[in-house]
Formats: sequence, C-alpha cells, structure tokens
Amino acid sequence: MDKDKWNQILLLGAATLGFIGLLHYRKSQNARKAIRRTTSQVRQIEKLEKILNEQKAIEHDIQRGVRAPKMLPPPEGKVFLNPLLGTGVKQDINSGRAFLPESVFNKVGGYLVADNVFSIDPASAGGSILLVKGSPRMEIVMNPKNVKAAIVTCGGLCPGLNVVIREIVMSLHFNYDTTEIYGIWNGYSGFYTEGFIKKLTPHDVVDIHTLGGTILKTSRGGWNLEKIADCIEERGFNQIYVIGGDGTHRGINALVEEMERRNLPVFIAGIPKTIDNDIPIIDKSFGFDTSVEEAQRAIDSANIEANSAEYGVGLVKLMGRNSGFIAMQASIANRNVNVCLIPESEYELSGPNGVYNYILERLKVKKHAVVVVAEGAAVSCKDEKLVMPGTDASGNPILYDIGKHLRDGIVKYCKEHGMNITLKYIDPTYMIRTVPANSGDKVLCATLAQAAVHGTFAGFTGFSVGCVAGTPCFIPIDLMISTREGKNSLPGQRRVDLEGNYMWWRLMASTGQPSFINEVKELN
Ligand SMILES: Nc1ncnc2c1ncn2[C@@H]1O[C@H](COP(=O)(O)OP(=O)(O)OP(=O)(O)O)[C@@H](O)[C@H]1O
Ligand SMILES: O=P(O)(O)OC[C@H]1O[C@](O)(CO)[C@@H](O)[C@@H]1O
Repeated sequence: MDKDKWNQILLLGAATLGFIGLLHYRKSQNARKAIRRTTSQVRQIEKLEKILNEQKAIEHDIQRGVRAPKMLPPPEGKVFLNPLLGTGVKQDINSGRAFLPESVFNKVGGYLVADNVFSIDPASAGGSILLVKGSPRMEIVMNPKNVKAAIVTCGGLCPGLNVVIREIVMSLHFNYDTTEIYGIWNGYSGFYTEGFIKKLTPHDVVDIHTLGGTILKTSRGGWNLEKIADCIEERGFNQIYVIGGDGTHRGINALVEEMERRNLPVFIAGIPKTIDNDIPIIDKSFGFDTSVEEAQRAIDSANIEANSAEYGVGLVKLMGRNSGFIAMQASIANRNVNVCLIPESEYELSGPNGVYNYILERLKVKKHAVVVVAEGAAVSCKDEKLVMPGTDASGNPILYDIGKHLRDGIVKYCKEHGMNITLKYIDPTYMIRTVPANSGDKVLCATLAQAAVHGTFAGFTGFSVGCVAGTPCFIPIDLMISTREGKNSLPGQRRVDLEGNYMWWRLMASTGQPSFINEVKELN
C-alpha cells in the first residue's frame, strides 16, 4: 500500500475515534446532567415530610370545586421519585423507565374543568367540577419494589379486557420496576378461592392483546367483602386494579371503606368496563366502538336477507340492558336500519302508529325492512306488559326476550293482515362482545391502564380512570356511582338523552321512523 493510502486510513481512523469520543462525551454529559437534576429533585422531595405537594394542593382546592379521589399518605413515611423521570431521551433500551421529561408530569393544581362535559344530577350540581388529571406524577407514594399488585376482571365480557390487563402488567413492570404482580382468577370470588391467585409476568401477557375475552376469567356474583378484604390483608396486596362495570365499582367503593376501617394502606383503582357505554362522566367506555363495529356484520346480514326475499324482514337484537347506545350507534353507522327500538324511547307495538303496522305499511311499499332492537327495550313497550323473569347472580334483572317477542309478533301481525313475510332473526349478542378490541379501543385501553397505574403510585385510591373531553382523569368512584346522565337514569348510569343529545335525532333522521305512539300530542 502506498503512503497516501496509509495516511488516508489513519485519518479516517482518527476521525472515527474522534466522533465516537464526542458521542461518548455528550452521552456522559447528558447522564451527568440528568443525575445532577435528579439529585437536586431528590433533595427537594426529601424536604417533604409525609405528604405530597399535590395532596397538600388538593386539600386546599377542594373548596374550589375539585372532585378528587381519596388520597393516602406514603405508607413508608417518605416520598419517592417517579422512575419514569428522565431527560426525554430513552437511555436504556431494556427498560421503559427514565425517559419522560419533566414537562409531561402533572402540574400541581392542573385540573380538568368538566362542567360542560357531562351533566350531573341537577340536585347535586353546584357549579363547575374540576377533575384531577390522569397523567404521571413526579412524586410517588411508594417504592415500586415494595408494591404487591393484584388485577381482577368482573362482570360481563367486553372487547379490550386483555389489552387493559396486559398494559397494567407492562406498565408496572417496565415503567415502574414492580415485579410482584398477581392475577385474581374468576372475578371477585377469586380472592378467596384456593388456587385462583397467580403471578403474572410480561411473558404471560405479551400476546394477549390480540385475544377477546379475559385471560383472568370473569364472573357475576361472588361478592364477599370480609373474605376479599382478609385476602388483601393476608397476602399484603397494596395496589389493586379492578376492571368492571357499575356493580364492580360499587364493590370497589365498599372495599376502599373496608381498607380504611382496617387502617390498611391499599391503593385501589377501577377501570370502567361495559360495552353498553352506560357509565356516566367518561366520554366512552372501552370496547364500545369495537362492539358497534362488530354489530355491523349482523345488521348487514339482516339487510341482505331482507332484500333477498319478497316481503323480507331482517331483525337484529343487540346488547344494551338499560341504555340503548349500542343499538342506536350501530343503526346510525349502518344507514340501512328502518326501525330501532331502545329502552329509553317509549313505543307501542299495536295500533295504527305502532311498530307492527309501521313495518307492514313499509313492506307494502318497499318490500323489505331492517329492525334493530336493544335487548333491554321491553321496558319501553307501552301497550304490552313484558315482565322480566328474575335476576342474575349479581342481582341484575334477567331481561324479557324482546327479540323473540318481536320476531313472533311481526310475523303474526303481517299474517293477520294478509301478508306472508320472510323474517330472519339474528341474535349476535355474545359475538359483539367477544371479539378482540379494534385499534381505537386498544389505544383507549392502554391509556386507561397506564393512567390507573400512575394514579395508584400518585397516592390516590377509590378512583376510576376515564377520558373526559379526551383527557384521562382520576374520577372519584363515589362521584361516578352517584352521577346520573340522561333522563330517568339511576345513580351511576348513563342513558340515551332523547331530548338533549342530538344522537337520537340523528337516528330518527337516518331511519325515518316515527314515534310509534298512537296518541300523538298536538304541537302548540
Ligand atoms: N352493590 C354492590 N356492592 C358490591 N359488589 C357488587 C355490587 N353490585 C355488584 N357487585 C359485584 O360486582 C361484580 C360485578 O357485578 P355485575 O355482575 O353487576 O357486573 P358489572 O360490574 O355491573 O358489569 P356489567 O356491565 O358487565 O354488568 C360481581 O362480583 C358482583 O357481585
Ligand atoms: O349474559 P351475561 O353475561 O350476564 O351478560 C349480559 C349483559 O352484559 C352486558 O353486556 C353488560 O356488560 C349487557 O349488555 C348484557 O345485558
């Protein structure tokens, strides 16, 4: 090799070494900066006694209308720095820690104003409500190494349950460095059933987000406060994540009070779950959108059946025990639905303006009809008494089967009026809640799960997580289970608002359906 070539190689080598050295220097400078900053924050935080800055602020801001969940002082008598705090650059590819810049953490005193977002019972409405935001906190109440967490799913299935479970495990493990994570099998009763508490690792949950159902299994009934609280105390769980609907949340509330009575520092978070979308305050419950999407397949089939027969009727029954959100939303989305019946909107079956006659008249002209009914719509039938046959293990009413009632009633009415129709009845009830979550719901599930973990570490208990006006918030469970949304709703319930919410009017506009009430009031 000639001299020039050697010189070139030497120069290139020197340049490369210089570049590596520069990178190394910058990295170590950054690390030093981060350590300097972290150390000063530790010192600052060590100055605190036994209460977080946020807790102090909230105690003061409650007079301003802040509806904050209960807060517990740090069980170990000191405050810790959130392991997520970093420089905004991920330093270590093997962990999910130390990459959030300070700006991402919740500012003390930063609340979400929720007065125009949801309507609360006018009797208890006292001006605007401020909700605590669900982002991570720089100060946390526990050393993550001393956390022993339990996750449980209760009530009916809902798309996205496995995504929430996965994300709680991943967030605890990777973001907070907590490894003592347990799954409680089969709902609340798993707390006191031999062999139903099993350790969960990231490996156990890594692929479950692609599956419907819940790997932890779920159940109704089985609520036993004493036994559940004994298990928590004996096993030393100090963070509990409960995924469930309104019944489940009432359970959380009772459990929080029991922990208080026993003087146990246990942080309990709820993640609201219901495909019915009937939980108040939050924008939307996870799994709802997926169910509405899945319902399209049933309605499309009903439409094809109806259009492929002379005088064809396609009838679909969808879930919605007390609230008709799924039926309403799925009908609006589909655009081919001619009649939609929900629990909130009264109707009569017989008479000239009744449902049966409307379908008959429509068949005479259009030759086909598509009908969607919410499973709870028997309660809004005004001219027939359709009695519920009993209650389930959790005390929820077992619904009168309005789908079969309509199926038989429509065929009979048309026959009596000289028309032989072909009616196809589709009941996709369980199919729409057992599918895996769609992408939008997966994002929502992950957001809620992470928020729940941030909330327990921030020292809150007895709270539920939900997006309100798009912002994740920590909602006190007593507020959630006492708030009514929509006319004739019970505490803790959201129902379709026929008058105030334009969705029902959109439904009427897209189906073209009348009121189905025979005696129509004259307009003034
Ligand atoms: N008022 C209550 N207090 C304590 N626990 C309750 C209460 N109501 C229900 N539970 C318990 O919560 C669990 C779930 O309740 P439920 O079956 O009513 O489902 P849910 O949470 O309302 O969800 P879904 O929307 O699927 O109905 C059950 O174990 C039930 O026993
Ligand atoms: O048949 P199960 O499991 O009791 O669940 C049915 C109920 O669950 C819900 O999906 C609520 O989660 C309701 O829509 C429905 O009435």
